[in-house]
Amino acid sequence: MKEEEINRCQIQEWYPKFKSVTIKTHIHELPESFIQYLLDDSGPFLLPLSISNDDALPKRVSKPEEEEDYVVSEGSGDEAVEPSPPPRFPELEMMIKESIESLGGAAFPKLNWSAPKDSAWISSTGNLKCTTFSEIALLLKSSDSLVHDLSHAYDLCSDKTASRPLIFYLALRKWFCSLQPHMEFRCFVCNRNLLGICQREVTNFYPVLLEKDDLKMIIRDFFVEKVMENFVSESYTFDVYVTRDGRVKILDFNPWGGFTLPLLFTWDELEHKVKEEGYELEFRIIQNRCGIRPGLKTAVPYDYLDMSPGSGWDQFLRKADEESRRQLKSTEAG
Ligand SMILES: Nc1ncnc2c1ncn2[C@@H]1O[C@H](COP(=O)(O)OP(=O)(O)OP(=O)(O)O)[C@@H](O)[C@H]1O
Repeated sequence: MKEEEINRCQIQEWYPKFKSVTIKTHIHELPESFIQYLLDDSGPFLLPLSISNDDALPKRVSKPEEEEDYVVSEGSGDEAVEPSPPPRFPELEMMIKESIESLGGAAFPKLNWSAPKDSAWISSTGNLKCTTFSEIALLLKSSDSLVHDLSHAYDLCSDKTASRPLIFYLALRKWFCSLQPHMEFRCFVCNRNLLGICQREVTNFYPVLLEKDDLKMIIRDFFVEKVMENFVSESYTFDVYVTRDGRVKILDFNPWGGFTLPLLFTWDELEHKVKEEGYELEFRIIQNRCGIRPGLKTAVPYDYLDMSPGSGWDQFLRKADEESRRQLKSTEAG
């Protein structure tokens, strides 16, 4: 795999060419200080101080030692160490605020290649819908999958020259509230031929897909008309969404092989397929409940999910139950 193939799959690279057939997106260059903030896990988990909280900031006009009531504490010295203040990115925050407003009030964030899918559980909505800079910072900072973009994107390249791109971007995509997971598909292109299409969400069986015979042709025609001539790589994958009225939207491009998941195919079978004479485009979906695949890593802490006896949840629920009975009794008595 070559660096240029990886680079073409960055959203800031492909978006301008496919603007008319994808979700409206605003792309912002990220300051290096913000990247360093994302990478730094040496101290406590700090969210950036928002510009809307500026009034709450203690205003320090002079160095502490210049202030009249400044006292040097005596002791071990440890207690005098001030915790580092939360970082601030006022210009970036302003840009993001304006972008979100012009995208209709909510956005889906991603970096050059990846979205912070693994941190969705931490948001109040349980998904990647963001309406403020703080929500975006929380998702990006909590994500392990973004470490791939930040430090490992070129790890499998035969011509690797760097561990990361010089510049990172934040793509804010208009929040697509009616997106139905069963209408997302991954398409596999090898030597400019569309070899296979499969369901993108493989942790579910969608009986409705068994009746949609036209999807294969709809996506194939879209590939021929809009993608084949416009995406420069010979081999790659792309994800699409098919709307209720049969329009196709590109969600993402990914490199062929490497870190890209082949979902219902295997890379071996796809590579064999291209060598077969007269191979046919294959459309694969999960045919029944037995075909469901295990979920991908979600990075939800185990404690958050574990409700088994002894996990702490049972004690918590028992206490909550006792407390509500106690309250009920005291209301009845009163
Ligand atoms: N604008 C949007 N609004 C709502 N949901 C979205 C939006 N864009 C993408 N999604 C959902 O988020 C999922 C992940 O998006 P995307 O493919 O851009 O992330 P990614 O990190 O590049 O994923 P992968 O690397 O696995 O392809 C999509 O499959 C889709 O379900």
